[in-house]
Amino acid sequence: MRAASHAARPERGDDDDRAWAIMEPVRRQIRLAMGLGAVSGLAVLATMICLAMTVLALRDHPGQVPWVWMLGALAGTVASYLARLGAFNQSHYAAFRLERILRSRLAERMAEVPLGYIQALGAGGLTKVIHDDVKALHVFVADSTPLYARAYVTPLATAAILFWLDWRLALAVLAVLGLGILSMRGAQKRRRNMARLYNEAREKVSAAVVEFVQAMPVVRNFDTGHSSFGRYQQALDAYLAVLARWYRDSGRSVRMTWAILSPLPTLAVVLWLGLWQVREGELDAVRWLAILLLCTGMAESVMPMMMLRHMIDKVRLSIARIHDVLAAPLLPVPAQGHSRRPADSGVVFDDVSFRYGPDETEALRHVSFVAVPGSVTALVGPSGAGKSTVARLIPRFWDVTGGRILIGGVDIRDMGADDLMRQVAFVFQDTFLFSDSIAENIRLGCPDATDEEVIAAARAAQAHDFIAALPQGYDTPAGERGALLSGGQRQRITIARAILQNRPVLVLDEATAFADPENEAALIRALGELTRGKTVITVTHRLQSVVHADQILVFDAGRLVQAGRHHDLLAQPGRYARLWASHAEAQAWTLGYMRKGAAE
Ligand SMILES: Nc1ncnc2c1ncn2[C@@H]1O[C@H](COP(=O)(O)OP(=O)(O)OP(=O)(O)O)[C@@H](O)[C@H]1O
Repeated sequence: MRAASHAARPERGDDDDRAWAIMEPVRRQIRLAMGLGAVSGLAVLATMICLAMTVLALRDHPGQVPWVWMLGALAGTVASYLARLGAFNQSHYAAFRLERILRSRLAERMAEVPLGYIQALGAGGLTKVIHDDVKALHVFVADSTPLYARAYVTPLATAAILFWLDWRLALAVLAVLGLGILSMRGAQKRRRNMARLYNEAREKVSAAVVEFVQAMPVVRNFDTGHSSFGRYQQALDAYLAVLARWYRDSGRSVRMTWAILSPLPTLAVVLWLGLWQVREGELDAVRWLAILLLCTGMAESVMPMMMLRHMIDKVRLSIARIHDVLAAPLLPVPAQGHSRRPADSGVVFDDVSFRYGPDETEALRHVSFVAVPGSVTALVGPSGAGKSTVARLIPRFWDVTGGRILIGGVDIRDMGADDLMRQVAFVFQDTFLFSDSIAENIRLGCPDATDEEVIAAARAAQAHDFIAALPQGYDTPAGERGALLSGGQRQRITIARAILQNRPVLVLDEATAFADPENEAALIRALGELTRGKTVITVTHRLQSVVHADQILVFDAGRLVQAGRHHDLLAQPGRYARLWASHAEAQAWTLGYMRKGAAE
């Protein structure tokens, strides 16, 4: 499945390239933030030097106030503060810009990738990328970029100055630092592995929470929530176990690193060695003081390196996921001005084969049929036969892997997305209502429709009465996916939408599947209105509804095994007759069961 690549873990080598590619729109600002961060670090060093020079001047010329060095120290402090402020300003501003740009790019990409890609990613996956991952990147850009300079420029410049002041003490400081870095490397190696386990455990908890909440109405009715709560509890326990292990395993080396890199060990070494050198007359006391001032900062400046690595580890998966979506293959569309218009509403499948992924078996094999304009074609067959796949190939959820699909004589791949959408309306089992008013939900795709037209469509879809009975009528917000409306009501709103769109080809996929008996009659009436005069391709499990179809296509394991009208097919031995036989058996069984229940 295409979406599988989405979850793939990136190789470490690709990370930096990907990160830079994603940050491209704000690269200049990030560089500026890093530059200002470096200036801030250097200004701190300059301040230290000015302080040491102040002491030197006071010692050599006790009667004079060393204004120049004192003012230098003051200027260094102010410059460091301002540069640091500027660095964070730039990085935060860059982070906000990047967040906005990435969200728009991701949304644009969503409009251009095959619908099947979005479907495979699911609403949860998409939300994670567009919201959570972009947010994680924001935090990274805002907080980490000024750290880069402090992590690299300050230690390098300090080392250079230390060598200039006294190479022996500089070597001693570097030795302590090297020890600290070695210990840090050990901690990091372990942390990378643990971070992966931690991320996996955390994602499992999130999935379990979503499942727990979404499945609540079902589980409360069937198992009082025990099994899905159990899964949630297990995920939580695993998460805690990972955290505990992480703390136990890496805690020791992290604490050791902190201890070595804290100013104390460096200070002790420089104090002891320096004292000895001063006594021997090999080191000037003021130089010693300057080294003492600088060396503590040296060890501390390595800390940002650790924080930086931690931040990079945290954001790596987010970057990979954003990158995958931005790099998802686009749905090929004809060049501007080359979109072809169909001659009529006939639909033709010409030797169509399709597989969901290169490693998957074919979901459709050499399927050919013709749906003449204005006819009703019903797709039937056992579960997994390929009916929904046929329906979803027409709006180009995916492109066929063999053969072609024509509407009005034109290959759908030669039609622009808008032209295709003008031809075909879809009503699927999974209805979606936007968090807008019901009227706007019906008007979707026909923004110029008048209120009267919206109401007429709703009436035809048997939806007017329940909408009018709502406190705010057509202005009622449809809410989060129309949570307050019943499945059948939501379905009728989407049917009203399709009626208003009045497109010549209609694809219905199990449109009545979730309707309760009371709603079903209304739904069937609504569908009757919708389908009048259209070329209809409908997927259904309800065999009664296909009796009057102009053509019934029977699918089995991806092949079209029979085609014809109800009575003709029923008269032949084959899949269709068997489907009806098992259907009749199931009905008899249900009736018998109900009678028995009633008698008891
Ligand atoms: N998104 C997908 N990715 C990979 N395989 C898929 C995907 N959707 C469907 N399939 C596979 O393709 C085959 C045909 O599925 P399809 O949903 O078209 O069958 P169907 O006849 O509509 O079944 P049902 O009546 O149960 O909905 C099945 O083997 C199914 O597992």
